[in-house]
Amino acid sequence: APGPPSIPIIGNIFRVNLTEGAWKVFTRMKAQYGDIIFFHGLGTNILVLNSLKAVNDLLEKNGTIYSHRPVFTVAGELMGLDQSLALIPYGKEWREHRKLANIALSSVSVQKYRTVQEDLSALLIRDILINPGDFFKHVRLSAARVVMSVTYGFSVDTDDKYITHAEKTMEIVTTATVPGAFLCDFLPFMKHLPKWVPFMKEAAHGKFMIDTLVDRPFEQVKSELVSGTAVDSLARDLFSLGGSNVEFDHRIKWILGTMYGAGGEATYATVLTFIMAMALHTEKQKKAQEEIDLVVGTERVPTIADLPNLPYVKAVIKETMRWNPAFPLGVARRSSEGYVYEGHFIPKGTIVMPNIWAIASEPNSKYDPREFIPERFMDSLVSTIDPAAYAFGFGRRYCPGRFLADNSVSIMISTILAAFDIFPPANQNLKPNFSLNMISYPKPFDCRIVPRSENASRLIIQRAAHCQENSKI
Ligand code: HEM
Repeated sequence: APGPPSIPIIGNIFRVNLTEGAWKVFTRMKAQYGDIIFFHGLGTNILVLNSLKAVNDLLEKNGTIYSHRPVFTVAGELMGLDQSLALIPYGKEWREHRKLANIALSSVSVQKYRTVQEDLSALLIRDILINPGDFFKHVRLSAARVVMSVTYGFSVDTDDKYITHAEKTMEIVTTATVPGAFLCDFLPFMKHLPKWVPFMKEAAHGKFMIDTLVDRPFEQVKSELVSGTAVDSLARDLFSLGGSNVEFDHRIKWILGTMYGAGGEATYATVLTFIMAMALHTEKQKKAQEEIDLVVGTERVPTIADLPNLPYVKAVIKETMRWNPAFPLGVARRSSEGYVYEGHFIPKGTIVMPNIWAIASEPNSKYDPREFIPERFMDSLVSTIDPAAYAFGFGRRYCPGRFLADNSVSIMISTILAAFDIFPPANQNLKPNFSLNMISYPKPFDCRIVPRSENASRLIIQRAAHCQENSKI
């Protein structure tokens, strides 16, 4: 099978130098090994899929075999995350969760959250105006607020205490879900060791944090629903779908908790990537701003309804998701039975990783895949794969939050474009530098974010004041 040469027991997994992001290494290996690359070691088989065709052939067309997730001993079994829609084993319970999530997050259902998304974008630009140096924090908080408001219907004041807790929890979760992050994932018998072993303590702490993340807002929204004070939210929609029994409550509780965990980080990763791209490419930024000025004018900020009339801004958003996709290696799958693909045997239990980075970097005759060029999406002569085909995953487990996420990302980006000029820092070179986690976002960087004009500052303040009059915020 195609893959780097191997040594006994350790196999060939550890031949891969992962300091620059495994997805880049795998993409380079494509020239030598092709669209599918096998790795193995310590009893684990890993298959990397380097093209959209391979991904579609396996994950889409063979969904029955490839819709399972890897077993995460620490994050899943020990911390309890295997109850979440994202990690739950493929089967009956997953199907029940997924059905409810699809209803609550359908393209039609999410339209009712447009106002909340627009209002929170207005608060985001107000916060950036007041304290531009903290843009990182503002974007994170804003993405978290969108998911919190939409999921539970909480107002900003209430949700900040949840958000701080959730951020700490997500840090634990993202480190624990890198396959093999803890030795325990390779050596499952270790989970029976006594609790004083350090990682068991870590796992117990993780479990406590996750339980709190899932339980607290759920209890609050339940009591609001009982007292009749709950506003529009996924929680309200989900409760209206079923009777109240312990099993259904548990399911809803975990679906809601998963939304928060799955939704916030990828959204802010995308918006921060956009800010970095704009600081590096002020000429593209100008072009997008000119389009907004022409279509929306300068007397109001854009709304989600404006987006269909902003083709260049849409191309900037697509290019952001292509240039540095939030999940460069997707979310891994596990095969449930052996399968032969293009003459190669893929054993049962193989961890399958769709290399989204490779798909996004597919070269074509005209545009350098590593350059930020939104125009590639408006070119009728050379076709570029739309990130809609890969950024949100594939087949039966593709991202159920994509419609909500699309609206969040689009409105945050177009509102920022309308309000600010983003420049690189005054006296240093800005170099793109991204985290190597499952969700990839720019490491903290400096840039200058200044209001485009006096008029823009006035508009930002006015628009934010307007949404504070709205009782929801
Ligand atoms: C820009 C933002 C987002 C991106 C790029 C993104 C991307 C992804 C990707 C790549 C997957 C893995 C799919 C697969 O296995 O093929 C996924 C799964 C998932 N996403 Fe998103 N997502 C985003 C926002 C959201 C939001 C806002 C929510 C919820 C409100 C959400 C909820 C989920 C859930 C629950 C799963 C697990 C689905 C399953 O395993 O059946 N995501 N997402």
